[in-house]
Amino acid sequence: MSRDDTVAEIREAVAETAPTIRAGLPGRREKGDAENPTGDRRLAADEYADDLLEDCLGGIDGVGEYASEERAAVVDTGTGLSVAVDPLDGSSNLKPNNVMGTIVGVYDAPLPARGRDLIAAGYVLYGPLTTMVFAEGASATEYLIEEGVASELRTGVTLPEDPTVYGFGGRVPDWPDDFAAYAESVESELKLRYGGAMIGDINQVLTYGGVFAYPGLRSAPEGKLRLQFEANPVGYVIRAAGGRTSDGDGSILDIDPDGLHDRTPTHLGNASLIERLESTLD
Ligand SMILES: O=P(O)(O)OC[C@H]1O[C@](O)(COP(=O)(O)O)[C@@H](O)[C@@H]1O
Ligand SMILES: [Mg+2]
Ligand SMILES: [Mg+2]
Repeated sequence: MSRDDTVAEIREAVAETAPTIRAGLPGRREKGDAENPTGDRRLAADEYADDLLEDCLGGIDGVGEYASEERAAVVDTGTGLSVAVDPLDGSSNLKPNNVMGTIVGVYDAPLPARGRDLIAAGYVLYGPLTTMVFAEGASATEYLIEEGVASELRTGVTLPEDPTVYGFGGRVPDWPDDFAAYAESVESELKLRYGGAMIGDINQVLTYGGVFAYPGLRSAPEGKLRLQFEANPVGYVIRAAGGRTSDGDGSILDIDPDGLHDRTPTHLGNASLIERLESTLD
């Protein structure tokens, strides 16, 4: 099977699985005792979505590796592309019934890999509607998912030129002074939209233009978000939509990973706002 055919199968499989993930959420809203590899207490829903995605993505012929935020090691699934997944992004939003997502990165390299090795990436947003944004190369498309079938809503998705929203994670007293100074400059121009699920927040940035960040913190210099499963794939989508990514110094997509569950300071959005971030940070 060609690489493009495998990517198309992955995209279709993610769309097909999304309603099953969504339908399985009631009754799986409580935290269990087990922790995932980065120390978050896992919900039954995290495990449920991970198992479903391992079955459907790992089962595709051209997929050779499956990895997820929820499991310590890479699963060998044959020969071919590597798929890295955040099965449920923002799962702490399940209890208060707020938006969540599923993130998928398709790397043409063994995991852990650089963002530059991604050949496709996308996410599902479980909002009032179930939508998916999927990027391949330099082009991003938004789909509506109904009954497991994706229909195109918008092709050539690009960040609006005149940005209006921002959302920054972490407690304000835990922000380093240079990031706090950046936040102050952004706050005076843009409206705050922060919902506690990266995918919900990033989809607002993609729709209205702006900047999303989970910065390095005083207490956690690498921040919270995971490079393989969150920052790289979502950064790839933002890049395809004409935006930029930064870990504070340079593009997130250029980071050489040390481990599968590495974290990175994450800043994503309109190029002008990311350029300003890099010139404000020490
Ligand atoms: O609760 P906080 O500190 O605002 O963190 C929110 C961030 O954590 C995350 O929920 C982490 O995702 P998971 O639910 O996959 O662990 C991001 O989606 C979001 O940006
Ligand atoms: Mg997440
Ligand atoms: Mg998750």
